[in-house]
Amino acid sequence: MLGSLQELFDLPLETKTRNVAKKLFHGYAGQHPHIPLYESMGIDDADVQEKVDELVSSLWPQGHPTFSKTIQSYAEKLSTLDHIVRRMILESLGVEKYLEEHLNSTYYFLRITKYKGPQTPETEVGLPTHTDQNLLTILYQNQINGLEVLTKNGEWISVKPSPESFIVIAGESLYAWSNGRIHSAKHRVMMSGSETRYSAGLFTISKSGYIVKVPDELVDEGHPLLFKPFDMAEFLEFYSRENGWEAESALKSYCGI
Ligand SMILES: O=C(O)CCC(=O)C(=O)O
Ligand SMILES: [Fe+2]
Repeated sequence: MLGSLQELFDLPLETKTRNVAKKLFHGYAGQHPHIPLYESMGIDDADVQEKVDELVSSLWPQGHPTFSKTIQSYAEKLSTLDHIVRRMILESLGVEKYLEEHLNSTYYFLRITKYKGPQTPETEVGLPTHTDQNLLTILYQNQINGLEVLTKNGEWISVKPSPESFIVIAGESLYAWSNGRIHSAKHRVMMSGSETRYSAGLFTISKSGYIVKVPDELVDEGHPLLFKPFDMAEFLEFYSRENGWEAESALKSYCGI
């Protein structure tokens, strides 16, 4: 997987920019003056072979079956992990009766990112502070660290994962669905030195048309309803259109009570 990521970013810029997507932030992103170290590519439905093949044939017109298969099987394997994590979350909240609906209402978006080293001993921003807007994100990376997560106590901690581990981050939509019980942590990427960091994030997103609604069991006197039901696809459009990353909570502005 890590070899495939490097191979993808080693393509010429004009080839990579063929990765255009209908949704903002889902295609090629890079060469941005504010985040010069950052470059990313995205694949919607990365666990579906035909969807991956479609993108791959636009990048390599002669095809690249090993690359295609690596990406698809990575996403498919991690979707199993996503299911396990969501089962654990729903069971811990006592709402496992919603598990099937939860699992069946989502799709997977894979974003792969390359961060150049700034070539300086001081750290520089690779990706600015943000929360993820979707339900759940599972991250994997090469041996170069850089991810930092803000704890509830306001302390930034550096994440140093082993090659065998994955990082699971809850998004704002899961915070909303759990009526505030699952914290959506702020995070960022800080880079130093000269080595290149590669990461792959599998984003679990609700399908367009599906209405995300807090289970009745999670609303009571001690936990008043925080968000109105919402369509995540429409919210994500709002987030892109209204520069949602500048708001303290775009989801609150969109459908907070
Ligand atoms: O590269 C990473 O480790 C984090 C990426 C990330 O936070 C994102 O794409 O939302
Ligand atoms: Fe993120």
